[in-house]
Amino acid sequence: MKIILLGYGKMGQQIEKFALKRGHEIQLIVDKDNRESITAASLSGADVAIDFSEPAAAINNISLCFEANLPIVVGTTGWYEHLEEIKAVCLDANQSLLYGSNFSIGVNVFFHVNRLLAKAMSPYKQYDVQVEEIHHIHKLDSPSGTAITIAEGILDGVEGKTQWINNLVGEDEERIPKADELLIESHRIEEVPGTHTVLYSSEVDQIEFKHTAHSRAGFALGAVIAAEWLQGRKGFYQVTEMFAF
Ligand SMILES: NC(=O)C1=CN([C@@H]2O[C@H](COP(=O)(O)OP(=O)(O)OC[C@H]3O[C@@H](n4cnc5c(N)ncnc54)[C@H](OP(=O)(O)O)[C@@H]3O)[C@@H](O)[C@H]2O)C=CC1
Ligand SMILES: O=C(O)C1=N[C@H](C(=O)O)C[C@H](O)C1
Repeated sequence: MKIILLGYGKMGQQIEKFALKRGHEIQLIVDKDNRESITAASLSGADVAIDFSEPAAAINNISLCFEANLPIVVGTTGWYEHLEEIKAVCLDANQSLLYGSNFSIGVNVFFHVNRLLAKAMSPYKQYDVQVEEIHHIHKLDSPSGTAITIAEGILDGVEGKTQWINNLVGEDEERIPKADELLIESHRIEEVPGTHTVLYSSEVDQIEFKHTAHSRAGFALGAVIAAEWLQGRKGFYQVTEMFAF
């Protein structure tokens, strides 16, 4: 594949490595400094764009790819309030987009088991449930996209929880969740690549379900595999659709 890399930070650089290892070619690298280099001519002949940029940049990058009829994989998080709008444009214009809050295999298995666990725990009202996420101090969005996906799985499975709220520890004034609210506690610590924990706590015990990323390699490889998977497909996809659970 000929790949357009949108964003060349921590993730973009890792994706380039895995893409080259898997025999692909990088046609163009776009960063904040050369945003204007995305033109019909520079995108022409490419097979796919992979966006790991910034929440504020992702929407415009997606629109530019749609205009160029270029399939796009979006790993950037923090733009999901525009999801339905983008989905409608994608489907109306017969374009191809795959997005995911987390491309690692381990986290996608975690998403699946999280949904099963939520259903299993739902009848046991003596347990309260909470999500914790820890990321590096450079992260722009909170809670993490992964924590939102986990929270959505819990809200679908645990009767009585209707919405999530976030506390960014050390920055937000601490909010005490109401009975129907699911608390996501976000921590920003040093260079942590990404740790997510679901806790079910009762007076007598606690269940902890945890995923720890040791590096960004799993996310980056997953993004390249997602770009391969999107070839020849039209429509609006989530990364979870790549997995046969
Ligand atoms: N889905 C997943 O599996 C994962 C998702 N992510 C998400 O990916 C995103 C990027 O993460 P990360 O690489 O760590 O962040 P970085 O800050 O390291 O990199 C972001 C890059 O995007 C560049 N950029 C900013 N604006 C634009 C633009 N308009 N067009 C193109 N590039 C632009 C920045 O340029 P400059 O340096 O000049 O500011 C920077 O190089 C985040 O939203 C993060 O949450 C991260 C890991 C895994
Ligand atoms: O910004 C990051 O670093 C990460 N972002 C994604 C998220 O918001 O969930 C995925 C991963 O946890 C790393």
